[in-house]
Amino acid sequence: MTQQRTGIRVVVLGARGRVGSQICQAIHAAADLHLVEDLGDAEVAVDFTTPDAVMGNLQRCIDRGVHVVVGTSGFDEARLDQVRSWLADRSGLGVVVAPNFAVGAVLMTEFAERAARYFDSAEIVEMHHPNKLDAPSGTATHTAEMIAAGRAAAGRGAMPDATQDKTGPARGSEVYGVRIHAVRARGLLAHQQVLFGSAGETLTLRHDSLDRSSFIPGVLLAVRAVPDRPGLTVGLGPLLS
Ligand SMILES: NC(=O)C1=CN([C@@H]2O[C@H](COP(=O)(O)OP(=O)(O)OC[C@H]3O[C@@H](n4cnc5c(N)ncnc54)[C@H](OP(=O)(O)O)[C@@H]3O)[C@@H](O)[C@H]2O)C=CC1
Ligand SMILES: O=C(O)C1=N[C@H](C(=O)O)C[C@H](O)C1
Repeated sequence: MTQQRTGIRVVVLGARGRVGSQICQAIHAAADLHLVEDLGDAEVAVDFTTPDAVMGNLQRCIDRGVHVVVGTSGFDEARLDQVRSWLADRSGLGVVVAPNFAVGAVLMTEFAERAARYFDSAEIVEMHHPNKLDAPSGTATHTAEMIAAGRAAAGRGAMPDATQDKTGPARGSEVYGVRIHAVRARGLLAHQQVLFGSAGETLTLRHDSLDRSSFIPGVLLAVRAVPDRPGLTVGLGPLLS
């Protein structure tokens, strides 16, 4: 008689990718998770594909009643609203979309929100491997949103900047009122610096993912949590606390 493995049945979309392949190994090694190859057999899907592919994958998963953990970048408010609307008549179904599953990156973003309240200036430099398809990174975009929230909570207005032509590429792109500069270079993996400044002082927050293993514990945490979290959860923060 063949023995059936028990545990949460998980399919990985993007299983041959840089991150997806490591997630498959981790799921295979976890006693309480069971890696399956077909979406039809899955309770939870993990998506690490591409910004172009992810929305179609999400819709397919939700249609089939499969919970989803999404690491793929390229999410903005319009995309998140679309996911909320797909979930509206699917009570009990959960989706976690996290711009970064590394615990240090989550903390960096939370610290940035706090620091933003106290400094006149804030700029983000994100640095990634040159195979990355999107810029700026999902992490940088989310950090900019958190910085904007911190500044708004403290009643801070526009940042000081005398540059006459702010539309030129040299000042980076403006996201939620915060400048993001994207670096792509061989040898890098995923790194971010957030620079804060006020009269006479600066504060720099820096996070480095030196290996893709940094993302795996966060992904597994979300896989285990998502069946009990109906609706859309954005970011890993709510799961850590
Ligand atoms: N949230 C987080 O913590 C992290 C997020 N990311 C994000 O995850 C995503 C993947 O990154 P990475 O692993 O480096 O990228 P890769 O390019 O290495 O992997 C993407 C994989 O997706 C596959 N794919 C493409 N389209 C589809 C589709 N329609 N259905 C199923 N699979 C598909 C590709 O297959 P094929 O090669 O055959 O085309 C490829 O194997 C990116 O958006 C990245 O920014 C990355 C690291 C951490
Ligand atoms: O493409 C990557 O590699 C990464 N993508 C995510 C992002 O866009 O922020 C997370 C991490 O930076 C690695």
